[in-house]
Amino acid sequence: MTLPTLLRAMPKAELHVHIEGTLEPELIFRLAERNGVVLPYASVEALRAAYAFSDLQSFLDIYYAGASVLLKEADFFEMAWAYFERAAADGVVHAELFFDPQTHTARGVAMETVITGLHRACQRAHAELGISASLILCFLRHLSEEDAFATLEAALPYRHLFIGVGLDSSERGHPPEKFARVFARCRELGLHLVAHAGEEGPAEYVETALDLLKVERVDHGVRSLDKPALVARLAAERVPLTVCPLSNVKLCVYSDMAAHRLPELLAAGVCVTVNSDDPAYFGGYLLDNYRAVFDAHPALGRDAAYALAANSLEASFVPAEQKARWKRDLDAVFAAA
Ligand SMILES: Nc1ncnc2[nH]cnc12
Ligand SMILES: [Zn+2]
Repeated sequence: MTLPTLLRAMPKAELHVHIEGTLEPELIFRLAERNGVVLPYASVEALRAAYAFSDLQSFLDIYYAGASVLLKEADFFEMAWAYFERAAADGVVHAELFFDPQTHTARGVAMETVITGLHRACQRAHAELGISASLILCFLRHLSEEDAFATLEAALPYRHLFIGVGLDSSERGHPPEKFARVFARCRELGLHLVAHAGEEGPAEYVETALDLLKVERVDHGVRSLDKPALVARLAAERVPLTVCPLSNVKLCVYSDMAAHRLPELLAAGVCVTVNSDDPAYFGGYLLDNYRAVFDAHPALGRDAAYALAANSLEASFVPAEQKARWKRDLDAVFAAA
């Protein structure tokens, strides 16, 4: 089996994908028309042409504008279902989807509409595609602690429909400690905890996400490389990093894929995983991310492919027995390859 074929065939989990970041321009235009939303772009082509980002904020401005077409439960369902069909084609067996409720509730969309639409797509993905899927509610860090608490309160009637909380949006100037009390409450509620840290922000944000928010995984975390002692800690404590290679290049964290430092993290023994972040905006879904990394780093071979897939299964929030089953499937694929 060639390496590109192996990358597709190996069972993998996707642990860092913002479902609003899977909205393709064609679907944005279709939903805009259906819902009577006026977009500041004349066509699909004009919108796509605007996808040239200089940093995280320049992307977020367009990402939130795109999400404004989502109004009805069916819109959330369609968006997530389209993602699952692509994920299945990429060999994804498990996905943990981030969603940003504040982006929607601020426009008058009910929490119930958002969560039930996404949940129905998760159920159908399991039934028809064999993908297990769960939801992680993200707080927008550019908004206040008070807003995050109100969002948590509004989501509690649907507590059984999401497994954890995360922290995303503009990183610089919004350190993890701003949300320490919200995360402490979520911890009491038994929710899994993750946070974006060390994407654009400093390595110290990774440390405070671990020490103050008590997150179980760090989203991105690539700036940890600025602090060798932190990389050693991540490896020793087996804290997973959900790295998003195409995102990092599109948002100018690295100048190109050859400059991406994922191989160093892997070599240091960190539990690195590969993810797509916002695939409709960054030029590729999960398999595109794997292939881009392996194309740009020819020193990475089958061992690295195995490690990345195994890490993604290990880092997922599923019961140990399920992880063990997928690990056996992974071993079988490599034995036959
Ligand atoms: N890469 C990213 N970083 C922070 N917030 C996000 N929201 C969607 N994608 C994001
Ligand atoms: Zn992200």
